[in-house]
Amino acid sequence: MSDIITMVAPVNIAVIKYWGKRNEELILPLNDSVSATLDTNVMCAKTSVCVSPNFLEDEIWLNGVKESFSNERMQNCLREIKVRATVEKSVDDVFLSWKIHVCSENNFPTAAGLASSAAGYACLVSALAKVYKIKSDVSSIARLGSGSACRSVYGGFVRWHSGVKIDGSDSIAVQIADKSHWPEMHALILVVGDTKKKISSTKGMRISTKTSDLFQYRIQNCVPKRTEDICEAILAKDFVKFGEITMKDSNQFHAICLDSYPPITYMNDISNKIIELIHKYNNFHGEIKVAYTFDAGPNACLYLLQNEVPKILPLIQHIFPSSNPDTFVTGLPTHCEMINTNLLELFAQSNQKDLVKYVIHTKVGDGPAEVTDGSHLLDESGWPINPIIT
Ligand SMILES: Nc1ncnc2c1ncn2[C@@H]1O[C@H](COP(=O)(O)OP(=O)(O)OP(=O)(O)O)[C@@H](O)[C@H]1O
Ligand SMILES: C[C@@](O)(CCOP(=O)(O)OP(=O)(O)O)CC(=O)O
Repeated sequence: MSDIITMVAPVNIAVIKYWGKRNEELILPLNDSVSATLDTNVMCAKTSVCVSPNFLEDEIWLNGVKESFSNERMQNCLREIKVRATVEKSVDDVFLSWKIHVCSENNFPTAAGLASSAAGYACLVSALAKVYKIKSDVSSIARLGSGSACRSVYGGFVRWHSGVKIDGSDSIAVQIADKSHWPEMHALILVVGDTKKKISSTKGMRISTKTSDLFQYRIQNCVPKRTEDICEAILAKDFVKFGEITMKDSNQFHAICLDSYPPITYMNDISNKIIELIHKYNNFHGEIKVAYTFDAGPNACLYLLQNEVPKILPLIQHIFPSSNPDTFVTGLPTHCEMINTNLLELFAQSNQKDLVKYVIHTKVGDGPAEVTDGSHLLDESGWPINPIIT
């Protein structure tokens, strides 16, 4: 049996959204996208992998429950890892013929618009790469699991180049800057709903690509310049420019969802209230202090600099009161400052509690890393330590 390899991998939240594919099977996007990778100490997927001549079939347990390995995307990742191992001659043929056991857990809700697929596939592929001793870039293999997963293979700020080649070999993620470049960049994830979304990203982007007139306009006229501009803003640590592009791109992505036929709505009334809050907050300060972005769900990701966190958090808590104020904010430690009374006057408190269920406070972090404290999810024989029998 091989050694058990355990890795953790981060989620990433895009500031230039990936939406639309030029090739569905290879998961090749129609536009470049840009994201920040978030700290694995707060949110992560953790995956243990091992291979053994004793295993009868490839098996995977996700959050304790046995899932099918016949899932096409999982199969594609494993196949490409083995192709790469063959090309790199990193392991011998006998090793390649052994079956694999994978056990993975997310420490946050799965399939709820919190980028679990990105962290999950980045983790799976990074762990497989370690087991099969692959040295080259594996972002293009993570991409085969879920497009956005290729960006979670790197830490800091990452650009996924759509590429132009038919075989997708140039559709890879590249780091723009590592986490130490802009350590003040924090994120607050406002969890509005943590149940499974009605229309998956895969399906949603298929509908938009086919039916939205705005979609082509976005790809041709907006994304190329925005991508260059936001990369410059990141390198120059220009938060105002970063924030403006982030918010405009999120708004355009959701406009395209609405322009799709039938229309797709991922955001809800609470999401719109959050947008209103951020614009009022920024107007009050006379410049962009906080930027929102929404993926394929109602949850907001707010990007902001660290010193802004204690200022905006009490306002969020005031507008969206919680029935569990002590556990409302999770993740990185934080404190709250007094809210400026002139600012407070601009906002009405919601009379319904728990519209925002909880907030995850996190920051930009590193890419996947090996877990070396022995806390594997598979036992010495390669079976899950805590399986859930259904
Ligand atoms: N830790 C993991 N290991 C392997 N696969 C995972 C893992 N976590 C999630 N996945 C896969 O990703 C799927 C969820 O992807 P989905 O796109 O529906 O949700 P999401 O990633 O949370 O949302 P979004 O992509 O909109 O942010 C799961 O059903 C599973 O197949
Ligand atoms: C809105 C998004 O989060 C869409 C993510 O789409 P996925 O990567 O989940 O889609 P597939 O490639 O079909 O698996 C924007 C983004 O992360 O860039």
